[in-house]
Amino acid sequence: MSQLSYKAGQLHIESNNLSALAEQFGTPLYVYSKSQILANWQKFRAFWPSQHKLCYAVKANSNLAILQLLAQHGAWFDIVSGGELKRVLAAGGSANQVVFSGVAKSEAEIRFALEKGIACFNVESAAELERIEQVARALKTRAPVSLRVNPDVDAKTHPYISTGLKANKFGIAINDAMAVFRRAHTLNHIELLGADCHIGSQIMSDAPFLDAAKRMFKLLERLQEEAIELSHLDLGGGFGVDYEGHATLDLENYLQGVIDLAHDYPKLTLMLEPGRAIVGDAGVLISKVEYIKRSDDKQFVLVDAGMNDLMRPSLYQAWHDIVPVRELTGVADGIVDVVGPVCETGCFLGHARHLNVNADDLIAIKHAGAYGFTMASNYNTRVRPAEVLVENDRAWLIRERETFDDLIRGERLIAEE
Ligand SMILES: Cc1ncc(COP(=O)(O)O)c(C=O)c1O
Ligand SMILES: N[C@@H](CCCC[NH3+])C(=O)O
Repeated sequence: MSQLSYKAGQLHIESNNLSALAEQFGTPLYVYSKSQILANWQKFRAFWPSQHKLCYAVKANSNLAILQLLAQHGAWFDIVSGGELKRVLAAGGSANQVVFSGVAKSEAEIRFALEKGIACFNVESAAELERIEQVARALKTRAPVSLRVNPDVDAKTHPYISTGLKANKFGIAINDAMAVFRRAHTLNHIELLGADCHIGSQIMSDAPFLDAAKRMFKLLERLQEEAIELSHLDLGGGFGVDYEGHATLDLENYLQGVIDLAHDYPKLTLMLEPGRAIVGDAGVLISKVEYIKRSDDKQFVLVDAGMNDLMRPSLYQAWHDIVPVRELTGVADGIVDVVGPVCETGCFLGHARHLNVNADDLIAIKHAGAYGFTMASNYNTRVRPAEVLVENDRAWLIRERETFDDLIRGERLIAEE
């Protein structure tokens, strides 16, 4: 992230000293750069003509202040639950700029979204289409829908975050799609607006994206032959972030490729659903070293952030760069495992790292802005971290650290008989 740099031997984010933020707000602490989020947003906007929509994928980072910031910059939103819709509304966004994805939408979520005036449901199965028709009929309205097609394309990413293969649970298999589009076209309470796909996350090459896009345009052609006209095509998110510092996705090439494919559809609105690419490199997780443990052939750096705070290393063996907050002079000699306090062998932040730190030092885990806090849990009865947004030398606390009372809220002791 270009907003992270050492000044006078101390790591800063924008003009904020991370040691000072840790002192003020405690650790573990998520810190996000407002300028970096906006720069990432503008990068998409620059390559994406203004008639086309950008729907920020709320699941990547759903803090209200971040949603508010993006809403103020014209974002639409991609959500996957009624809860995420409530977040968008609480942040000042409007439902008529929200698309609703997700494979198992409940009846209550569909009703809520319709009542709020959702822009579009991204329908993931024939059965869901029927349910939406029923709920819309009961509400005496028509539900705006797009059908999510599973294009059967290998996104070449971690298997847990690949979504566009026919073995994955997402979307309507491309071979079944025509039949479901025909059905949607005939239903009285369905307003068929579009088609969508999303082939996976953390994708580093434009080839699978373009492959999926071509399949979707082929489908549009077939629909047109049957006089089924769509007003939008949503090609999802999945744009990879350069965690390891050696490969970047050629975003411009991909977006230009899509715009070229859409050349014969001047009235078609295109949509994208970027999540990670907007916030991933805008965040760091600051953690304090509690202890160093050395044995014959092993050195552990035991820190106060664990898998409950940042789950990606444990869940996907994801690699995040880890750097000391106090700048080191000289080369780190030892190789260490950076591990957290949770009682799981799989609770680690990085294995086999060159890192010279001592107890009470601070470390920064980079690229933690996406799928960091949103995947955090209270496992081991650990409170979730605070979140801070910075810009230049300003810092706003945008989420307080949880307290023990937050954790036990709603729990009940059994009354004595
Ligand atoms: C339907 C949908 N859209 C958008 C996204 C955002 O993905 P990313 O954060 O990889 O851009 C996801 C998550 O993979 C998703 O499932
Ligand atoms: N949680 C994943 C991304 C999943 C995207 C949701 N479909 C990650 O941290 O990389």
